[in-house]
Amino acid sequence: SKKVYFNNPMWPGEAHSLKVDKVLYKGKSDFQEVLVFESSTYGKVLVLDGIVQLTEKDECAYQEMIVHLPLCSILSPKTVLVVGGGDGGVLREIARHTSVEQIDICEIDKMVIDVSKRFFPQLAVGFEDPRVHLHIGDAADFLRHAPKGKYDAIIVDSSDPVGPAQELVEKPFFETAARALRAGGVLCNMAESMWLHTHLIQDMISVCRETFKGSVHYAWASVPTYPSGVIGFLICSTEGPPVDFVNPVNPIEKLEGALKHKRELRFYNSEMHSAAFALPSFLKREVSSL
Ligand SMILES: NCCCN[C@H]1CC[C@H](NCCCN)CC1
Repeated sequence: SKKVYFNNPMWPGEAHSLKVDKVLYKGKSDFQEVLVFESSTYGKVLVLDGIVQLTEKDECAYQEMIVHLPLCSILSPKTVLVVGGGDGGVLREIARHTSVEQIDICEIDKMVIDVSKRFFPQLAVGFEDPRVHLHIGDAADFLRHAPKGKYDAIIVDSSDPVGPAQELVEKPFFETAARALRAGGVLCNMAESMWLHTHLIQDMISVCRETFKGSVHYAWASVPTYPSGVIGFLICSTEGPPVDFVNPVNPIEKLEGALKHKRELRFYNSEMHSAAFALPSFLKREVSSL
């Protein structure tokens, strides 16, 4: 019935619909239901447990921003960890950074990787980079065993905190991430919508301010196929010696210049980078310390 579409606890009372031309895949992994369909106006769409994860048309906004906001905030990142990211889009973006030498990725659901390789080759291309080391499993567990201070950057490309990604917004996870980052390292994680989740954003920022002694910044981007049409990012840095200059707001790495990648950037550039940190007044009022 119609009302079933308005019951998602993450955005009660609203629904977003895309015209389906053809269902391409339906499966159920140990963690979630996986659906791929051909939409009539946004290309192919990946859906997990009924929530749109990405569409071919607008995935560039999310994947480019969640990667280049952190990686352009520090000087020549070398070791990067991706939490989640099983569709490969984030790996594709990290590969643009020639300073990066090692990319670890920890994805809990192998079905997401297999489905992306089959239906989204322009995202799964990220897995072909020789610097990528794939781990299938629970990222919190992976991080607990990671050497202290191993990573320059950690990117948490997660689904919403209902289901397998629940623990990725809780304090113990942020603490293990902070321990695995080097001094002056940076974490970037998906931080929901300013229109829908200011309480969740407030909670995440409070936890991050206690856990990351460097800086904590909120940024956002337009993603038309996510509820409310925007998605946020939380960029946190550990305290580093002055030499490891971290500047999330005015990028110190100009990616466009370094761009020798065969596939052009479609969304990110340095103006969009800085603009992403400009916040509406209601958000600054509702979320203290922004
Ligand atoms: N590599 C793409 C992964 C996508 N991450 C998440 C997919 C679900 C999405 N819900 C949007 C909720 C908006 N409030 C957040 C990003």
